[in-house]
Amino acid sequence: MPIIRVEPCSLALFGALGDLALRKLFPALYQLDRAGLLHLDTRLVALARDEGDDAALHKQLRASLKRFVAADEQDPAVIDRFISRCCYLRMDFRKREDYQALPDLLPAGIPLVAYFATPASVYGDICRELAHLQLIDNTRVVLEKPIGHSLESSREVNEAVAQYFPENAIYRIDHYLGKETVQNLIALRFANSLFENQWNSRYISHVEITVAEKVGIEGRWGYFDQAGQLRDMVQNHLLQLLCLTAMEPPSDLSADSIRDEKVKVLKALAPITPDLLGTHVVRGQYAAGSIDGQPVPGYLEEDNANQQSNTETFVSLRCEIRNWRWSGVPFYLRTGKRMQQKLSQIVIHFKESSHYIFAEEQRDQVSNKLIIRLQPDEGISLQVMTKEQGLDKGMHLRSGPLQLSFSDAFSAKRIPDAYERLLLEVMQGNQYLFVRKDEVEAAWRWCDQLLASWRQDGSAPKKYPAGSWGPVASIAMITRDGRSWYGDL
Ligand SMILES: NC(=O)C1=CN([C@@H]2O[C@H](COP(=O)(O)OP(=O)(O)OC[C@H]3O[C@@H](n4cnc5c(N)ncnc54)[C@H](OP(=O)(O)O)[C@@H]3O)[C@@H](O)[C@H]2O)C=CC1
Ligand SMILES: O=C1O[C@H](COP(=O)(O)O)[C@@H](O)[C@H](O)[C@H]1O
Repeated sequence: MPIIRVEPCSLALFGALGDLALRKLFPALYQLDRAGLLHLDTRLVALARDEGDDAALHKQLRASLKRFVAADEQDPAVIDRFISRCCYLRMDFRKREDYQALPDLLPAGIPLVAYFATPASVYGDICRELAHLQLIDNTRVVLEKPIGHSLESSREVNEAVAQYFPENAIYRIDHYLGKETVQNLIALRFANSLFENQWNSRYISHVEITVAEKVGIEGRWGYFDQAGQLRDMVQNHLLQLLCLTAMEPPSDLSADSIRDEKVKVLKALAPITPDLLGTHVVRGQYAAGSIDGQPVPGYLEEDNANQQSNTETFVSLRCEIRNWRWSGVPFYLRTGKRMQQKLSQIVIHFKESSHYIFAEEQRDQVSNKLIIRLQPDEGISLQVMTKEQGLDKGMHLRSGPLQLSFSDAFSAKRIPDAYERLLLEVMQGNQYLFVRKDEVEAAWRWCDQLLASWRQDGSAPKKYPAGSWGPVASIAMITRDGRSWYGDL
């Protein structure tokens, strides 16, 4: 039985028939229901532009849950209960008259969660109409990423919403913050003095953050070609991971204490100016190659592709944080589509001890690493040096893991999807896993100057074959510092 006290709420899901809602949000809500984390009085209103009614919605939801929930997690009784909570209202989010029937579907006296699974261009319209219906005071609004495509446009989106809702009612999603291991990073750092005492430039030589995807752009050329990997992944997910890794200990676990510390990291990130492009950044674009032995097309051969596109599908960066804790410690970030493996991990490389007493030829293997794996196989492992066993081995060292695999260690039945955690937190009114306006803006400010450097430089991204670890230049970037990307095969 859950130890969390669940309160009833109404959930209005704008864009309820879109990809995100059907693939992620409804399955996540179903899982919350299955776990006993949706109050019996919680109701869901699905809002979309298509003609339809409750029966058509229910049919659609059954099909989606069948497709997107693991077969052994499909419980017919829970599916029936979950579906009976959902009703449908057809509307164009820009048209005032289409909202008229909405209040009748929302019981008075319980909070409303309005989830915007729509393009950001309609967030302002929806807020205006909710205000017109006086559905403001007890409402939390959930904004999907991307919030704009630059500092200026993100401000426009934020201002459109802020006209009607205060910051403490706005929940900006970065789904990486809902991943179990990402939350564990906070526990790992601040509940273990072993790590917190060593978490600085005196003991850490460098940090790697890799978010590699096997998928390409999944039919989203129109969106992706305007965005590129820097806006799509670095501006949000990678910078959030960097912030949680690098931030100072917050004074408590409140949303604002954590967010205050994250903003300080973003503000301390050294800009990547045009003179650093050759050494601190690699932009790549995938060419045809193979993934899991199957041929896949290059980015420029994807459906609807513009053959002249110079949009990057890969970025690696050498970042520096200008503060007392991290001065002189590079943070190497990389992310790309169509890479060899789906792999998201943070690797903390500790420095060697000050006096070395073992065989000289083993010296370069001797360094401790803390590997925080987000996906696949969520877990944390600490690479330590031990003596090789056996009478014939002498004091021969070997590097091996001290492992904490979440699924083994806690016999967890399943690791919840990020959206389950995030939806639960919104329904409970907790903001600590959501991104504050000033964080979004600080991240855009940093990305905007890099985009400006790229524009000034004008060179094309480097090609890499699909199924590789990105352009060779990305390996060269880290090798120049006498290091290598951890775990590349
Ligand atoms: N899909 C994903 O995995 C992810 C999505 N996101 C974000 O989530 C949001 C939704 O994405 P996604 O589900 O992929 O997009 P989709 O285009 O699949 O869904 C958006 C839905 O909103 C509807 N819509 C748009 N404008 C209106 C309007 N004026 N009135 C009524 N309905 C409208 C669309 O209807 P119609 O089809 O008729 O235009 C569509 O059904 C976006 O902000 C996206 O950036 C973020 C991370 C991942
Ligand atoms: O936000 C996004 O994230 C996905 C990757 O998410 P993950 O949880 O599967 O790692 C990415 O594919 C998409 O392009 C981006 O918009």
